[in-house]
Amino acid sequence: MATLSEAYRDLPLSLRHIIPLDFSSVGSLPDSHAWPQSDHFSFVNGGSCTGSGDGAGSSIPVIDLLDPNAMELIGLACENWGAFQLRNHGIPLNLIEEVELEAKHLFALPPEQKLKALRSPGGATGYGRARITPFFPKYMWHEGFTIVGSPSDDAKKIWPNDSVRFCYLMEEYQKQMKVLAEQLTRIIFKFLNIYEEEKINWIGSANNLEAVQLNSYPPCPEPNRAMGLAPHTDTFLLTILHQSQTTGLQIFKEGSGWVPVHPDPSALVVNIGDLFHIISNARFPCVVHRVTVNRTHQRYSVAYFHGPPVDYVVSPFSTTVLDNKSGVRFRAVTVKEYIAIKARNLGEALSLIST
Ligand SMILES: C=C1C[C@]23C[C@@]1(O)CC[C@H]2[C@@]12CCC[C@@](C)(C(=O)O1)[C@H]2[C@@H]3C(=O)O
Ligand SMILES: O=C(O)CCC(=O)C(=O)O
Ligand SMILES: [Fe+2]
Repeated sequence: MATLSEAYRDLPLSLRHIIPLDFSSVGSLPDSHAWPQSDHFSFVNGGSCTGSGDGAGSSIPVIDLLDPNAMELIGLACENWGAFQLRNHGIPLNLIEEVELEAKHLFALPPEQKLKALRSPGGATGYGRARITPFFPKYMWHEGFTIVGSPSDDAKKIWPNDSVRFCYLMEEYQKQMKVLAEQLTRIIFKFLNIYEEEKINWIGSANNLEAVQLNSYPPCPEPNRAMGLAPHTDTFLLTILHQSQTTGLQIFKEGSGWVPVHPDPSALVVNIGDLFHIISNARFPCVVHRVTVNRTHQRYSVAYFHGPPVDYVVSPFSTTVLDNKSGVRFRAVTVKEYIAIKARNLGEALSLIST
């Protein structure tokens, strides 16, 4: 069974696209990080998803997982927004807080210590810039730490004698998030009337694709000219995100523009990734989102990505095709193949597998 790390091995990045800025040593915004004032959005999806407005007055639905109508509410949120905030999700709030604290400790370290765990050019894990970096003309005001399975190898490079707690918490977080992601996947499949055994038997498999991304957005001297995380869609099936109390996440909605996702300490943000967009035959939108930064507060987030095993073949399910008058919208691809297409083409990936 191929792994996520193997999927990225043939797609090496250059070191300048991996090594983050030393944010502690800059007093003003370097030109390398100063974004053009307009057109932030046109860098993705070939500029085809345009829109206006600042999303004032609208916000993604907040859903209680214990609500008797949770399936219907989640399904409708996926259709209308591709995202929602989830309350009563079952993940202990103290675990979330502890994971956020570990992220804060990690990113507060001096650069030379974080760089010991720098992601390698063909690697999937460790410290570095976001993978999407090479697709944009400017660098993002962001640093990340990616975990796939046990973070032990990377954590030991940073804390040779003191990585046990970090590893325990990250592994526990992944375990609990996997259960929630699988529960949400079953709920959404049910909403889409997908019951065929061979289509759903991967749910719960030990080989499912999963990763945790710790994100940090330091305070920025010129926030209006900088970009925390550039507009992108997440690649896998579902992303479950914890955001700290500092605002910044925005979702693009046709007709409304950029809609802020307000931090809610009791909720997790769930968003549809490209693979669910494909499986739903585009009934669920692929959610373009970005992160803005601010002058005074450091933002942290913890994203958990979940999807089928990398060898799994993804295609629009028959029930979703019947619901859609335009027929089958995407050809079948393995998850590994889609990851490679996305890594080479970013926002064009979906149109490259369109029928
Ligand atoms: C599992 C993964 C999804 C991700 C690529 C990665 O291998 C680990 C980091 C993830 C992340 C986080 C920031 C935004 C994003 C687009 C990126 O550049 O790295 C996502 C990737 C993704 O969804 O493709
Ligand atoms: O920091 C955030 O709110 C968003 C992070 C994100 O989009 C990602 O990790 O893919
Ligand atoms: Fe994302």
